[in-house]
Amino acid sequence: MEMVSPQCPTTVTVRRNPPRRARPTPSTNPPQNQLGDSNLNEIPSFPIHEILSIEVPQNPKPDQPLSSSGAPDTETLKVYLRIRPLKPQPKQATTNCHKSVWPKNPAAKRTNAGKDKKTRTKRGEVCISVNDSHSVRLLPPLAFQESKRIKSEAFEGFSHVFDLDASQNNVYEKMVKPLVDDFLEGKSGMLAALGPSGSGKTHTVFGTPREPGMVPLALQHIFQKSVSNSSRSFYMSIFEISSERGKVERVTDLSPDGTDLSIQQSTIKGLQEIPISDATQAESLIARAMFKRATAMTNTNSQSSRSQCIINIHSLISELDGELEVQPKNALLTIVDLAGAEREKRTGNQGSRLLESNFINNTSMVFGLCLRSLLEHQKNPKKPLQKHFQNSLLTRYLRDYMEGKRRMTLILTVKPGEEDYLDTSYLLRQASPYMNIKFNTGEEPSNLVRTKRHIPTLSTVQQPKRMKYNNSADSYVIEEGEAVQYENETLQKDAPTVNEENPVVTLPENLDFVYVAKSEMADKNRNFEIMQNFAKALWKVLKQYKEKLMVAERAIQSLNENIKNEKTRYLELEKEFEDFKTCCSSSKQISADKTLVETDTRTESLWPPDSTGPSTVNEGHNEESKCNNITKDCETKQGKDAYNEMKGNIHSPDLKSAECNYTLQECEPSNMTLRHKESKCNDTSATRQAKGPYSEMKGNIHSPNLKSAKCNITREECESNMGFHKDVSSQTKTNSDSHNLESDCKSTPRDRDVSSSTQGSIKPPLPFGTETESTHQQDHLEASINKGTIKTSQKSSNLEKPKRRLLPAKATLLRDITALSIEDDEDKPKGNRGGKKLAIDETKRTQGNISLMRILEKSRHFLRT
Ligand SMILES: Nc1ncnc2c1ncn2[C@@H]1O[C@H](COP(=O)(O)OP(=O)(O)OP(=O)(O)O)[C@@H](O)[C@H]1O
Repeated sequence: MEMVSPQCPTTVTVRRNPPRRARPTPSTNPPQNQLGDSNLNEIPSFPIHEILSIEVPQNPKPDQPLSSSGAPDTETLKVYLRIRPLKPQPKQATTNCHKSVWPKNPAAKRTNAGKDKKTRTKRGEVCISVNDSHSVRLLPPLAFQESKRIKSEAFEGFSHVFDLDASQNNVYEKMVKPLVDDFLEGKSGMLAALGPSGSGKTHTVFGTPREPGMVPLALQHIFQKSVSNSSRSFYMSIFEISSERGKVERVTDLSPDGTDLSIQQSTIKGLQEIPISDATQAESLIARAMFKRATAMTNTNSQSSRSQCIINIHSLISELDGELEVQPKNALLTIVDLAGAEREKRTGNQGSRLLESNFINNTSMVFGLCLRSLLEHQKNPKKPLQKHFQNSLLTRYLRDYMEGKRRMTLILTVKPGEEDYLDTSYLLRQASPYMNIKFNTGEEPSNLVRTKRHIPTLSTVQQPKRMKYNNSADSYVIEEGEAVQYENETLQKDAPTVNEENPVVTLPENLDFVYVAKSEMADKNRNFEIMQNFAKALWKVLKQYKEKLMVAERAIQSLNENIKNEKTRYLELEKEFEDFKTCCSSSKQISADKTLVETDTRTESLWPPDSTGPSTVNEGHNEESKCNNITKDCETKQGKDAYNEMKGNIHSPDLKSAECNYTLQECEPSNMTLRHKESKCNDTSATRQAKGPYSEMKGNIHSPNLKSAKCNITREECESNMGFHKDVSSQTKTNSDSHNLESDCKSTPRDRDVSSSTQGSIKPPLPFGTETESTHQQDHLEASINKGTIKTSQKSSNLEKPKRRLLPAKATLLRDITALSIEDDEDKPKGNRGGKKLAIDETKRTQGNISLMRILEKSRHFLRT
């Protein structure tokens, strides 16, 4: 009977079944504890990006030196500033180029200059002042300040600022000496003098016999330090680049036997390198060269240079020690005296001088453009390095310097006069940013400086091809017989030739093949490094894969072992279950046989008409308690439902456990009694006690991890309880009295519940004591009313069926009766006058209940009498 709940006025929809989520399939998500190693992570994908992200040094150009660490050494360009001393302005410009502008007495000149400086400074006629050794301030003339609103500017960051009073030696010590020292150590460098015409470039570079310039001082320094070094030899070459009528550039060798030269790419053909053995010889050569150099008198300089003059001092190792040891490096020191930029207004040049002036200005501009482009390229590599060097012979020759591949030093010379403000300002604004240019200072390029190696040539048979890698970027050596031979041949071929009769060294005309060999080698080295990095990364990945594979194999092994164990357990459980099933079915068979023999028709009539199924089973001694229990249940609708459900379970064909459950249910009451008697169970609730073993067994049957021992115990318990049940039944039959059991029930409420349950199950001794049936029933009812066991019996019947069911009216009535104490009720004074508060249940009594209880009480007295 189902109870229809009244419809709620406001409909509330409750979703009972939440949306299900798909479970991960076992194959893709194995349990972690099953794995031997929990560190098994997902195997990463092939790290191709990691491999590709390995930085491989760019293919170095053959002439791009690298440091020992593999990265190119860089150094910022050093820019020095020298302020020429003031001198009295010439009264008038002269075209006499032979007129000496030098004062006869230099001391007097300096004195005059100092006086002049002071006086002109007072008058504000100087355009530059020295702030400190690294910065200057440019002071515009008053006319400029007023008309053009030009303010003073500060220029700083110079390597050193040489004041008006700085001597040649001071300049040399601070500026050139470091260069020369590096040169002697094998580092090449260049010093270039820039400045407007008449600012003292030539004076600084060459000087005078009394005030030797940087070149003579450098030569003196070189030979002072190189006397003991017999293996080193020095060569000097000097040439100029001028213009022929302002149109065609011309290269002239300024050596004594020098002629016109031609230039291809960056190489000058036919340039003589004169071996120099001492400073005097070198100075003599320079003097002769200066005599040949084109000069002219202009308004700004009586001996104005009309060409770009280049001096090369070449250091070569003349003797080889013969082994693999690399000899002290050759070096090249280049000093350039540029022709000063001229402004037409000031020089007043005309005709051929004007053409020369254009050429000079153009060369100066290209030189400046090259350096500016290099600076911008270094600041922003996206900006291409413009090939301005192609626009003049000078910059073509100095291409390596213009592209930042070699070290360079600049000396800016300026004039401090007020009238020189524009020239000075232009030069400082143009050239001061050059100090941010960076140059490589590593190994020298191979076109000018060659490192000779004496490596014995081996045939390819003796020396198979192999590559040897060392850490230093420069030490990639292709140990290949042919290659080494080629390199030796190349170096020998490339070596400068010295004619014994005429000690003039002629440089090889074309060094391109050296570039080619170096380029190929660099390509091979880069490829080798790429492959090496790739192999390293690949090896690392394979290693990781191997480790993970081993972990996975271990996990698979452990899983296989677990599967084996589970299979064994399953087989054992199945076997035990079969035994158990056989045992139960045999006991049923015995009971059924007994039932057939001892069937009593009168007993059958006691059963409700619809409970024909289990009636045959209930006849047996072993089934008495169950049958009685079912009989009890059948008296109520609830009991009928439980019985039907049990019946359904018994006849369920697909569940093996159903039979076992049924058997367990059969065993349950006796089992409970046994436990009660042995006082083994500690549960506070009889329901729990009665339900526990059943649920445990039921769960164990369905669990794959069921322990056979438990099942055995349960079976033994069942069997023993069946025996005990027989005893109890017989005891009940003989005594036909439930007081023994009631006494058991008195021990604890829990026990009372259990015993009442048992009592209910023992009630069916009716078939064995039919003559006292009504008496037994009445006594039992009486006992139940007195002890309140009817309620507990009801509970006990509910224990077997935990579902909530609607209790019949009779059961409700009995419960109410049980809850009441009739005797107390009668003894109790009516009302609340006795000062004793009524129980809550008492207040709920209805008049009908009270009447009914009184009737029942009367009937009880009647029965007793
Ligand atoms: N520091 C100095 N001390 C004394 N005299 C100097 C100094 N600098 C330059 N002079 C003198 O100034 C004059 C011009 O010098 P110099 O010829 O060296 O200029 P320049 O820059 O080479 O000119 P140009 O570019 O036209 O050749 C020379 O007579 C030189 O003696």
